[in-house]
Amino acid sequence: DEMDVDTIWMDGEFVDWDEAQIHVLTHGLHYGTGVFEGARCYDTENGPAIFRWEEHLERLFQSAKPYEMEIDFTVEELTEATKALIRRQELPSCYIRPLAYYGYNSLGVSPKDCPTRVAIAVWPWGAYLGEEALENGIDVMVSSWRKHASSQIPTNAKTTGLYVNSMLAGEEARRNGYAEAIVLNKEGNVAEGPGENVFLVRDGEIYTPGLSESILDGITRDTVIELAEDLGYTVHDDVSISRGELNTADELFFTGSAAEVTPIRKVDNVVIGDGSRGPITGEIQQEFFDVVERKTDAYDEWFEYVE
Ligand SMILES: Cc1[nH+]cc(COP(=O)(O)O)c(CN[C@@H](CCC(=O)O)C(=O)O)c1O
Repeated sequence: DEMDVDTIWMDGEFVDWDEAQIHVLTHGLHYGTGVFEGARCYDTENGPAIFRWEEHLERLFQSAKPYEMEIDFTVEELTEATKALIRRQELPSCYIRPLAYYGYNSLGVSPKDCPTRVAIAVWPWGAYLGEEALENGIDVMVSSWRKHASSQIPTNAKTTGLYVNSMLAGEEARRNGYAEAIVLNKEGNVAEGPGENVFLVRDGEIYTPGLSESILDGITRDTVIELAEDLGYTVHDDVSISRGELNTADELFFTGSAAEVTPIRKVDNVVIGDGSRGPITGEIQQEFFDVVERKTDAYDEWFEYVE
């Protein structure tokens, strides 16, 4: 296949890419009843290593809980399967997509007698929003679609069905010539991107919406908070950010396993700062990449070496 990957792990078996099929009456396909993760394996100075794998797997199991979904594999089994999958593909770096979902038995909203199935796929994935986005930043628009409230669907459970909201917001942005959306919550404050958390810099201090703002508790968000504090910055990680604060920000950036640290240079064509990657954004981005490429020995506990 075009992604130069030939194997997927499904329910304990390594399956050829083209045989990795499921029944069309799979519960998760009809009702969005799946939970998933997105993690990166980096080609570090000491060989391929998965970044914060423990936290990603922990979140997968946490995400399954609201749906009473029983994942029948242990953390160790899923870790061994993932490492074996990466070794088989001989990929120095890759994106890792674990997925657990209600499978095929009967339909109806209740998944009562549907099996829980688990799959893990890996593939090469470069800069999520484009290579030059990391350096030059991107233009975003504030979506007309609001984020679902955490009282309506547990926004901290990385649920497949939630991503129709992400798709609606992201496609609206791209249809209008922007690279990505920023999504407000039902209170009209900043929540996050369709697939990213949002950070704001003002007067040398860093802000990011708190977990009660209907956002995903991002692992890269957590990483960036720790790196920024270790760099000596004050980080306010439990605030509400109003829509207007996006325009008066000195700097804005997205974080995510796929997005990594992506500067935002315009919001609805309002220039942020001087319209390029902000200086503090650049410093944090550089530190992030130094850490994930293991150009520093610090934070070694964040790495699960594949070999
Ligand atoms: C809604 C949302 N918010 C925040 C984040 C950042 O979370 P974290 O990766 O733990 O720092 C992600 C990850 N989005 C994943 C899926 C992207 C996709 O296109 O699919 C990702 O970055 O892998 C989200 O989907």
